[in-house]
Amino acid sequence: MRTPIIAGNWKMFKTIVEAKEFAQNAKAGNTSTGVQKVICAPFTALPALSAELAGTDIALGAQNMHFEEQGAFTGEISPSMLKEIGVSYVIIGHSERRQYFNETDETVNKKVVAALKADLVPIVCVGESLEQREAGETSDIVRTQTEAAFSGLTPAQVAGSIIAYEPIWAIGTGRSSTAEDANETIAIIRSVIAEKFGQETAQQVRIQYGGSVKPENIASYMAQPDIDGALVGGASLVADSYLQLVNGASQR
Ligand SMILES: O=C(CO)COP(=O)(O)O
Repeated sequence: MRTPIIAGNWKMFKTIVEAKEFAQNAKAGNTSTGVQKVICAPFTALPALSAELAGTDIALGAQNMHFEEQGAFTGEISPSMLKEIGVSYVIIGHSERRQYFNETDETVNKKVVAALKADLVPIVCVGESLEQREAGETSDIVRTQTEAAFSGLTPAQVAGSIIAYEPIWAIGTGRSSTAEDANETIAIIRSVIAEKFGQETAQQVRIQYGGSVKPENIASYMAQPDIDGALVGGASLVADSYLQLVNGASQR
């Protein structure tokens, strides 16, 4: 049985003061068990969150990193720099990075390799645009992105990774995918993993849905057989809302 995972992606929200306030509220209300909890915060808030959340079961994630260990890469952060401040997960290939920051399937693959090497769990994002969906290209797009992201990895490395299926048209729009449609595409992603890395790996790897997930709709996603959790933007910014999402996932 795959443990559900609810990851918050704060994007470019929250100062250190705001992050600390979230952590204090989250600690006070955090009672659910059986769900992996992750908050992916801006780099600047990570050390303070690491201190606030020490000793809790809420883990920390970053939203990006460079694939090199060090070097002349102005403005970048390396995997070991994240490890040093208590980060254990890293989002890789979010559609906003693919769209605005030139992230490609090739750099995604390099980053996944580097994350695993540094003992960080990659949360690899895949998903189609509205145009691609309407052209009937969804399964081709997620297949290409999934194959590229995990190219050259071992089945064990893939099994230990997380995939987030985030249809771009559902991100921040309030227009969520139906649970059935999300499950269908996630099942396709799982079948791509099975083809490339074997059935056992495909049954182990956790695949989240992301895109306008809210406390009101989390249960419908979690009721689907192939959906193992959610990567949540807006609804993860308030501690109470994040904890409601976790509660929704724990009732699976
Ligand atoms: O991009 C997302 C998470 O990575 C989804 O964002 P929203 O939950 O705000 O739609």
